[in-house]
Amino acid sequence: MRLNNLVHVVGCHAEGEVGNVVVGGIGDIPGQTMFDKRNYLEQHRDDLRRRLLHEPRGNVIRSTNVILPSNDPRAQMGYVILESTEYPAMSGSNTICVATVLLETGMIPMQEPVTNLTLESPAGLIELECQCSDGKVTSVRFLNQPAFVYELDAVIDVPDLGKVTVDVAWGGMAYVLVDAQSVGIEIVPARARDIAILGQRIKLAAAEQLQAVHPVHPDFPGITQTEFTNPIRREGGVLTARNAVAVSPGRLDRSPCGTGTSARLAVMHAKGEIQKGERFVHESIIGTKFDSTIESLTTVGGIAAVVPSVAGQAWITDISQVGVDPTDPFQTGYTLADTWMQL
Ligand SMILES: O=C(O)[C@H]1NCC[C@@H]1O
Repeated sequence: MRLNNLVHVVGCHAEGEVGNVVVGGIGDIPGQTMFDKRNYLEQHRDDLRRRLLHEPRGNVIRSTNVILPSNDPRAQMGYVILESTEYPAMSGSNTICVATVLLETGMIPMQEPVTNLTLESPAGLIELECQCSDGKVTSVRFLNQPAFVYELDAVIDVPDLGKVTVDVAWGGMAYVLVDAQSVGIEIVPARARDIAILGQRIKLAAAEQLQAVHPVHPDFPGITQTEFTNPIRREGGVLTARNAVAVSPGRLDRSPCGTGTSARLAVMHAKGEIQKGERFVHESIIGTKFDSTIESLTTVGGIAAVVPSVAGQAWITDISQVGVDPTDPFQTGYTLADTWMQL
């Protein structure tokens, strides 16, 4: 056996969404902040992302996080998020996986019943409250960077669909939010493929027709996610709703989506549908849940924003070492349009 570029990976999922965690084998990545390191990986080491996420070592239904030491004395650790087609500034399900792996593998000591962490994501510092019992992390609540609205009730033209009314919001990634019923979508597992395809089409139209430039970090990516929303209902008095997020290049988030939940909280607050401190339970297409709230109100570059917290649970699935045989023709993998959608 000959394996180069060996990295050590802890497999993990948060509420069904795979967010593997690279815990060793990378060495240092240049950059002062995690956003600098993200940029370095994107510009100079994208081979790593492709090797881990593309076939035959990966697949489209996963993200991978690289754990790196942070230069910020307030953070115990940092991480860069690698997704199928991008390096997002932030990700909820991935953050929950990272915290769970750091604590359950002992990279950071676990304190029961609660371990408080500060991690540096590419979007900035993220504070986390992890409930822990018998060596297991039973819940991770993260305080996201502020979420805010770019557009409310904007109308876009989607080829072969016509005019669609959408909202656009930032929750750590930029979202176009669409009422699922308004485009004939029922958020049920049997429709997952249709939802993913329509999600891609709406996302491409929105990214072309609407501006979504972060007011403080114009280098953060623009619209890359479509969130289909179901109406908000009250369950046991708690605001609750189902959603489905189409992640690029065109597949559904299995979790309720942490950045999508944050974006939705910003939209709900702007529309007067939720107040600061109220709970909001967000459900995924497979029925898993994130518990969220608006912790405080703020502004980002002069725009009204909410500071969301989102909680969920992750489970480790496997531990592996991934490398590449020097004679392997697929050193950095490949993609095929049967699962890696190309519209
Ligand atoms: O929870 C989230 O924010 C995400 N899940 C996969 C895609 C998004 O990054």
